[in-house]
Amino acid sequence: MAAAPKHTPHPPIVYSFPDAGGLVDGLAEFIIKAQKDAIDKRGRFTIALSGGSLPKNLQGLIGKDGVKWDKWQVFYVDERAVSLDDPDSNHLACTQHLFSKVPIPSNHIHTIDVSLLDDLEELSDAYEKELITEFAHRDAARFPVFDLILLGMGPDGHTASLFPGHELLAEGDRWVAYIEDSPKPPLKRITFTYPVINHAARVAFIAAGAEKAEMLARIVDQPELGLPASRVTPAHPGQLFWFVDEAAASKLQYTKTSFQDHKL
Ligand SMILES: O=C1O[C@H](COP(=O)(O)O)[C@@H](O)[C@H](O)[C@H]1O
Repeated sequence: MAAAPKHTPHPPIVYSFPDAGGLVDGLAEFIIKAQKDAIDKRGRFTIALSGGSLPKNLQGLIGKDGVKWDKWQVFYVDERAVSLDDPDSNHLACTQHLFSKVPIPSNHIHTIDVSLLDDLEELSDAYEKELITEFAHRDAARFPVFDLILLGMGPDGHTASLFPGHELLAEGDRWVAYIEDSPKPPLKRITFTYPVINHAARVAFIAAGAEKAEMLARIVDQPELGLPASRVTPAHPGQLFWFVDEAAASKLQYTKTSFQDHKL
């Protein structure tokens, strides 16, 4: 059974931007603020990134003042069981769009152990251990508390590698799980589970483009449908944000908040 959040979640905050460029700039500002809060409190910034359309939306961070790259510890919310230079690798996408262009120490980017690609159980266990090394000796919590997790939303409502109707939606114990029958290629992947995602201090979805409009309305306006992205409900004091452009938000009823007027 999936572990239920201990406290009632805050309602999501939806930031809508006129276009993709505004979204990229707003997202960079938001990440830098989350980074500052985390470094002020604990001297480091733990962030988990998705693949898909997310990496290209991180380009607003390139050359930006105030980014303390040496304080970042980066994990992947999900990763495809492929080599790190495979076109399907989420790490490759993040490297091409961001990490190859900024001074982040390479040992602060936690990739999968590609020597274990033939055994998904070992691959996911090893990634879970990587998380334990980073978090368990510092935080007493049962699950890691990321400062920020960035997610995408697929056209079927999936997020990370948590797909509609899949048994992994009910995983409430493991930090990292594996899937061998992903409905979206490639078949084999590892993924953070809901307890990890829902323990983060901040979780932000990024969704842009008209092709996301219908599913975005279902996820945000009809959480009772229980689609995978709707199950992201960070427990108090965590907060869920959506960064969307007007095209993606065109069918959404939910109240939007102005990013500029809202105090982060
Ligand atoms: O397969 C994946 O898909 C989701 C959503 O991708 P998007 O291209 O529709 O944004 C992504 O968040 C996840 O990391 C990836 O492995």
